[in-house]
Amino acid sequence: MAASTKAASEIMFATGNANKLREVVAILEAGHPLPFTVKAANLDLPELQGEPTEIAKEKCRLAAQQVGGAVMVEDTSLCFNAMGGLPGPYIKWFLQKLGHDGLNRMLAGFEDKTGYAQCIFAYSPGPSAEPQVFIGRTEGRIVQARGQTSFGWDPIFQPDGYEETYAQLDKAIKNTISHRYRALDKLRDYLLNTTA
Ligand SMILES: O=c1[nH]c(=O)c2ncn([C@@H]3O[C@H](COP(=O)(O)OP(=O)(O)OP(=O)(O)O)[C@@H](O)[C@H]3O)c2[nH]1
Ligand SMILES: [Mg+2]
Repeated sequence: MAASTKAASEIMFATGNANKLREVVAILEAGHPLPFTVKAANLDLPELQGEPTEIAKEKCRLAAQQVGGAVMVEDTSLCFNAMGGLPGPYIKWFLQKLGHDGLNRMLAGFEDKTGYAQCIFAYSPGPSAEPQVFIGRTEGRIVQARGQTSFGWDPIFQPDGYEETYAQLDKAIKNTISHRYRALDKLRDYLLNTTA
């Protein structure tokens, strides 16, 4: 078979979030390789308002233009079922303004404390291509904060099937059940199939 012309040898992962980068590197190192070298690009990209897939795609288009080559980005949502999926992609600002306790209080008037963490990776081979999106979701519930506070809302998200919050779980466990792991797994399959 002729060598693929689609394959880039390197993908830039564009994010301004060091914790995301650490998890992506750990997931890839734990036997989950991509057929590319992944390099970090510390870009703080503007984010559209709207549907999570559109936010991720637009972020990816902007990143591809800035990087001028193959790029991946991800956008993460924390969604409360009682609130129709909000705060969703706006969780960063809700967390910043309200903190863990405030996020719990948002659900005080609702019986239903369930929710899900969602990660959408968007990948583009270059500035002129339409980004592809890969969605990973982990179901769980919103609880009072427990565990280390080094990463965002990890202390208030307890995944289904576990007694611990994301923040209490060993990183190696989080990285096999997380929204991020599940989305990255789909991106990996796509890249393996399109560049083989
Ligand atoms: O406890 C957490 N566990 C996680 O697994 C996780 N993944 C993302 N986040 C936070 O959720 C918001 C998403 O916003 P977000 O996707 O726009 O990220 P960001 O702006 O920080 O980085 P980026 O957009 O440059 O990649 C930001 O506050 C992130 O810190 C997480 N918090
Ligand atoms: Mg962001």
